[in-house]
Amino acid sequence: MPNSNPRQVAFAILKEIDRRDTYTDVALNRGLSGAKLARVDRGLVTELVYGVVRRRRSLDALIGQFARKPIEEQPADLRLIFHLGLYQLRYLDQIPAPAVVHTTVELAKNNGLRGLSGVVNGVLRQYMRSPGDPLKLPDPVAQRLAMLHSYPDWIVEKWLTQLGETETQQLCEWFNRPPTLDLRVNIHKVSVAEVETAFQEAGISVERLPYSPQGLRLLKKVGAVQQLPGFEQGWWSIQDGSAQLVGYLVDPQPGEVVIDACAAPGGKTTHLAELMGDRGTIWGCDRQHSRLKKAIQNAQRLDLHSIKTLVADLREIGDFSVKGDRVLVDAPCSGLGTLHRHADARWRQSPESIEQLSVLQQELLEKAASWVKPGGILVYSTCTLDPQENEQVIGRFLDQNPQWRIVPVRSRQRCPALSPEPLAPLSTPEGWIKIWPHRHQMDGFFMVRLQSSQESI
Ligand SMILES: C[S@@+](CC[C@H](N)C(=O)[O-])C[C@H]1O[C@@H](n2cnc3c(N)ncnc32)[C@H](O)[C@@H]1O
Repeated sequence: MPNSNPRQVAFAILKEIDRRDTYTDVALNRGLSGAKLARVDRGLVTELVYGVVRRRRSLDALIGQFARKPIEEQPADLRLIFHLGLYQLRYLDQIPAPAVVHTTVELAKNNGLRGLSGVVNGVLRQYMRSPGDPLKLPDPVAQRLAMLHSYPDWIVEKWLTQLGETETQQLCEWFNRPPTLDLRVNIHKVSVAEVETAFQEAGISVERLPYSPQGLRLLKKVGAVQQLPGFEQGWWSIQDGSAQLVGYLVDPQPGEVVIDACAAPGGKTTHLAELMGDRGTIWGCDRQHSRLKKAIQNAQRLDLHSIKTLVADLREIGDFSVKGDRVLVDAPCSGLGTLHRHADARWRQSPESIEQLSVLQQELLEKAASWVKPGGILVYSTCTLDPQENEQVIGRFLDQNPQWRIVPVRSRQRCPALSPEPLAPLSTPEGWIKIWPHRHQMDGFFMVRLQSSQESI
């Protein structure tokens, strides 16, 4: 029989994530589809699962402080039950504390831990009775911020080097907030004002994005995006404001040949086609066939016909059949700029995985550079904030390929049908764009435009 107790459903989902190392969003979708829950309870399950995964480090530290046995010696299920109880007490204010204690003790009893239900009761009550913030923090700044906001030390250390303490604290807080949802209006079909009006008529509040002339941000949570006005008609795509900026940096012109070397699922490929008025050719390449199929479906929904696709590992393609006026490498990366969207990403990456990714990124950039027409444009972008995947990849590429240079964003870049020019205020003195979420209220992104020193276009 489908489960109708939200805490039991959340517990089962967390168990699957814990035991099978399932991705959080996959386990959540599966768990919710097998349950029979009211809308409000589905919301609670989502909050509990994402929250517990995200705040694991802080929650473990609290268990370490209040339980008699160290965390490694606790039964795995007991640890999850502590997590659920402590998360509600610490981070949710809509559930009265006695109700949290009662439901968490019941959860222990109903899941084979009746003998330990007194321990659960004791730990939660100790937490409630402690004055001030019970979480004891270490002195060194990186460990302190990492434990308080629940990140691995190495990520916080990287941010501290780039930002200093105050901004690192702001960034840590930002990535623990629920993600925003942005739309990119398909200006090939409809105007931003028309979409804005359709949403307002449906009682859904939106606001314009400051840096993206095609962008609208939804101001409240909505249900299934497919039900929103204009989805079926291809009026818009879901794309964060910062990802939209990549299209403007490529700045494709009608009639050109553009190669999107890491294209799936086509968020930027379709944007390029929109900016070109669907005139010209866009090659969308990716090694993942299933993800590339989504790009084709998206292009069909958006009524874009200038996109061709190629399934291949970039590194194994000899020479591309055509050269591009512009080539985009939206590289696979650690995603450290989108940690708010992926609750488990902070635990899945490591200094070693970043090192491996930077080698791949370098290879992809080198290969894609050979597909650019003389004097053409090459854009490199990632949704990570790690210099090893960004600035250092570009630095090495320029060292090894002295004929290439960075082309800073001009204050008047050509963007047909669009004004004002969105990118100039975001450009750094080095010539690239690095979006810091806590400064710009968008996903973290890095993007840079390069040109070889031949006749420019
Ligand atoms: C950041 S995602 C691209 C997102 C896409 N540009 C968008 O906006 O929707 C990176 C993509 O690179 C692809 N990729 C990774 N390694 C590759 C390789 N060696 N050759 C081709 N594609 C690769 C992945 O399959 C993934 O779809």
